[in-house]
Amino acid sequence: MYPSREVVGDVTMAQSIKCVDMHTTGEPTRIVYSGFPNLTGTLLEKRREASEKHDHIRRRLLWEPRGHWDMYGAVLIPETEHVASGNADMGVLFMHNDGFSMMCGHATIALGRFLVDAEEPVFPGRKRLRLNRDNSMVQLNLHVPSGILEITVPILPSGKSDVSRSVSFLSVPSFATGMSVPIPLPEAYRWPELGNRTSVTVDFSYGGAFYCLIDVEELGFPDRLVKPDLGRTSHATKLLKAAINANPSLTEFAKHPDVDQAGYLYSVMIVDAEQKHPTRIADGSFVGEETGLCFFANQQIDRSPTGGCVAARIALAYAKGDLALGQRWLYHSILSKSHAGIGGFAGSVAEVLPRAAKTVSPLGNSPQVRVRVEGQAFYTGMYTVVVEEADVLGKSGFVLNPMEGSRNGG
Ligand SMILES: O=C(O)[C@H]1NCC[C@@H]1O
Repeated sequence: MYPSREVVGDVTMAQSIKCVDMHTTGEPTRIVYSGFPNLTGTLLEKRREASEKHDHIRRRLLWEPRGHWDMYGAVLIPETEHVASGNADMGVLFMHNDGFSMMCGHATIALGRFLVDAEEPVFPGRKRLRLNRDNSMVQLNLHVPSGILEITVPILPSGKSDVSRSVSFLSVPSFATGMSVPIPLPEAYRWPELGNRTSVTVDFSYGGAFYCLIDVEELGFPDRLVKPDLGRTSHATKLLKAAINANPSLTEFAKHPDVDQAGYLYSVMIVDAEQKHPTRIADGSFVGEETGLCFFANQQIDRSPTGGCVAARIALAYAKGDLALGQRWLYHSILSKSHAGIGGFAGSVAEVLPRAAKTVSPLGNSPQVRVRVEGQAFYTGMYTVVVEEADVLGKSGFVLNPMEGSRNGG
């Protein structure tokens, strides 16, 4: 099955990295289950070590010629402090075009299926999987950099994951940090679609990572997200993110009360609350429906409705009083919207946490919620990474795209 030594040339197969590829509403997850260098310390320390010492491997795995600018990956970390204490069954580090992230919902949905299907050497914690025989669902806890996610995976009588039903996860405590916040835009940060305006109004919310949410018309696109111009919306959101990051009075909107490493703006999500679409994701009804276009990391575009941002948007809607405990909203990406609703994520408040004694955000000790996010993921391939010593481009990885020009991974 795997290429022979003769075929791949001077390659040490023993050092090769093994992956399974999946997608969640078109958003890829390259799941690395063996061959990544050993990492030490807590999961957050491992994340730092991966970023400081092994970033070239991230670029090799995700950038061209093996991936592309919008590729996403997850490295399984079977040993973490929460796995050791029994609070989690597996750990993971998430990778995107620009580094290692704190949270990823679409990858969590894919990992739920992958882990239930994986054999014990890949998933040593599988003997602790919790089965609910009444609804044929299995539960496991995943330790991600921003906390612990509780994943529920439907299974078949064979014990394998049931592709016909949605996977769901319970988010880390999620909360809004800013509502209707004016963002001043100095001249260097303005984009053409702003017209004469010198500021925009946005919301901020946390769902394992910090999101800035802006209405599509507020961004300057009156045609909404019907046929979005990806180049122009990317240009606008890049400048908006840069304006926020350059303004010291705005850093408080992306500050976590407990997790320092989460304290940065991960993404700008363009929200179109007007689009209504039929759904094929689930049988239940939805009280609200939105479409979004998510630019995250270095202007990477999420094909999926962005699970972490569903948690952030539900927390925001709950804080605004727009939805009640248990009510489900449906979230589309531009991909699910243009494919008759296939692949939309459902979100609902599963639990309202006791109010923290301390201030959690500029909004005060606003409500923190755990959000249930539902979606479906599919297998697309199995992949063994090999590298030939003589292959300079294949070793480093590179990107070639209209936004970045050509860049070598070094
Ligand atoms: O679903 C999510 O949460 C992720 N998808 C890519 C960007 C986010 O990390």
